[in-house]
Amino acid sequence: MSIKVTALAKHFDKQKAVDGISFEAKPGRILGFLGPNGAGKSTTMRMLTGYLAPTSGSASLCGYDSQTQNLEMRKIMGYLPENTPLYMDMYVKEFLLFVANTYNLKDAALKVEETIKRVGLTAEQHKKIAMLSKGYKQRVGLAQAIIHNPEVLILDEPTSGLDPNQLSEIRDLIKSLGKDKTVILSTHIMQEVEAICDDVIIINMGNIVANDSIVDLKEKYDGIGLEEIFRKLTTK
Ligand SMILES: Nc1ncnc2c1ncn2[C@@H]1O[C@H](COP(=O)(O)OP(=O)(O)OP(=O)(O)O)[C@@H](O)[C@H]1O
Repeated sequence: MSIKVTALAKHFDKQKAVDGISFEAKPGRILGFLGPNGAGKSTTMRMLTGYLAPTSGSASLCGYDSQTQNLEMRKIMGYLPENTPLYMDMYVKEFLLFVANTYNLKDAALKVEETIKRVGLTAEQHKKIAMLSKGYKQRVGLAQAIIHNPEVLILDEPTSGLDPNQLSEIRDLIKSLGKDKTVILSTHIMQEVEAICDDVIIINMGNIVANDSIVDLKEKYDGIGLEEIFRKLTTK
């Protein structure tokens, strides 16, 4: 398994943001991570990537523990956080070269060029990041997540703020990345899950309430739409 999560929990004082969840994800499949606002999605992703220490439990990516083997793990993982931290004063190309160099990539300049093309930033590559529209900033975030060709991609709301054209391009990109990588992405857009995900996990108040392939989940609920299933499982 390239993502393995075991009894993972995060408590903020008395609040159980993530309440002991376990799940796995396989290469070549895209896993949609869904849940209402405040359900614990970003907190889970931050623990998966080692940016937040769990209260208990563990997470590993390709066998590397997110806490004890974090440096090794970061080499095989790409992460797009919810609010992508970008260096606004840097130029797109300069920033991506900086990221490529932090991974010690061979042919860094070439990797930057290829990645710029792949995420559709060619026309914007000479601009300062601060000057980019929200959608293009999001593309820079995706570019920094994939530049080192990671085996596992963790994307926190990768398409938020994109217009319909950009949405479709970025979904196609994620779909193609998912062919040989393990991808987990959080989103609030059900059509997105139906369009690009193979599997789905629904989390509610820190607990997993569904973990299935989309096909099987729909079958279990007599073919009703994902949105309705989501509402059934996350409202009382
Ligand atoms: N650093 C923190 N300190 C205290 N509480 C926190 C902290 N980070 C998250 N929480 C709380 O944990 C819960 C889960 O938050 P999280 O951001 O993981 O939800 P989410 O599912 O990603 O929500 P959204 O869909 O709105 O992005 C929320 O109630 C949030 O207020």
